Amino acid sequence: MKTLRSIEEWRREYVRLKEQNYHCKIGLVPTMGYLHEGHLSLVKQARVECDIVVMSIFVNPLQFGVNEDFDRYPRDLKRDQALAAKLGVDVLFVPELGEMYPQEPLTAVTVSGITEVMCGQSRPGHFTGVATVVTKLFNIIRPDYAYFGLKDAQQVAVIQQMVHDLNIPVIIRPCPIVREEDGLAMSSRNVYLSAEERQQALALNKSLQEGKALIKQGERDTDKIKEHMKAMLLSQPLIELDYIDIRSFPGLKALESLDGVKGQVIVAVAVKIGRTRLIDNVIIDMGEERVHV
Ligand SMILES: Nc1ncnc2c1ncn2[C@@H]1O[C@H](COP(=O)(O)OP(=O)(O)OP(=O)(O)O)[C@@H](O)[C@H]1O
Ligand SMILES: CC(C)(CO)[C@@H](O)C(=O)[O-]
Ligand code: BAL
Repeated sequence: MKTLRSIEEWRREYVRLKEQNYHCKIGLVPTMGYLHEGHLSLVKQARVECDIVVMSIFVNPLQFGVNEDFDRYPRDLKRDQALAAKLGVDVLFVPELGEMYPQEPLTAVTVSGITEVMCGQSRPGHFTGVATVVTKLFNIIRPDYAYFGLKDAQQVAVIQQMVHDLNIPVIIRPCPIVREEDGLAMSSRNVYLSAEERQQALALNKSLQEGKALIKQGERDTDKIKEHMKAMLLSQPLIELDYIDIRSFPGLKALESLDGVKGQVIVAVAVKIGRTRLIDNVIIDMGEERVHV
């Protein structure tokens, strides 16, 4: 596995790869590092359908609010290199801040509407930061495929919309959420949790399972479903609720009732536990009564 630090090094590698095999398929797995099984599942999916797998590691300041955890976000390049190499990543692209942003950018990519709800409401500017850096990564790496986890389902919706609206020539592959054995969605931020916080964090998935069960039993009033979920979450004293939301997916339209809804619906939660913000969701296919977790 090669670790490349500069855009120029990747450009040379790209030319070399295309000279060897013009038709080689390049897959990109964008991450902020501190890898876990969730990230690795994206690499496994990329390995299946791409000749070359590039993983980027870049903690993007543009997507963090002023009071968020940019400075303390976990970083461990040596550990990430070992994990990525073991899994068969071909190129680890790890640009420094100055490589991605030699000066303050005057250009940003903003997707409207679907970025103004859920995490977009709690983290103003977050999705513009994400869309801008992902556009830069697409322009730098020029992947045929890019892999994103559905733990960040709103991010998937935003990127798919952006790729569609701007005719970006890349195929987006959304990948299922990977969970710990006890149901907690894997996240780099789980390392922030104390043992007690970690235990109470199980309420996220439990509340989503409760919401899903109510829908399967025929409950169609989204306020009632949210009330049940809220009670479960707030039974944990360390949990502070950010939001519980039930919307169409990927359009993220508000739904008061699920009556007559045929497409996919997302049930999403965001909480703070101590200083740590965690998100999780479940996507339910109402048409076929298929449930993706
Ligand atoms: N548990 C998971 N299952 C599947 N994909 C995941 C999981 N966790 C993260 N990913 C995906 O990995 C990619 C990189 O995410 P990122 O590096 O931000 O990791 P993270 O664990 O989500 O970190 P954070 O704690 O910041 O949310 C994203 O597409 C994200 O959705
Ligand atoms: C897609 C991403 C790498 C952009 O910084 C980030 O938002 C993430 O890790 O999900
Ligand atoms: N995985 C989403 C990146 C963020 O929380 O900033």
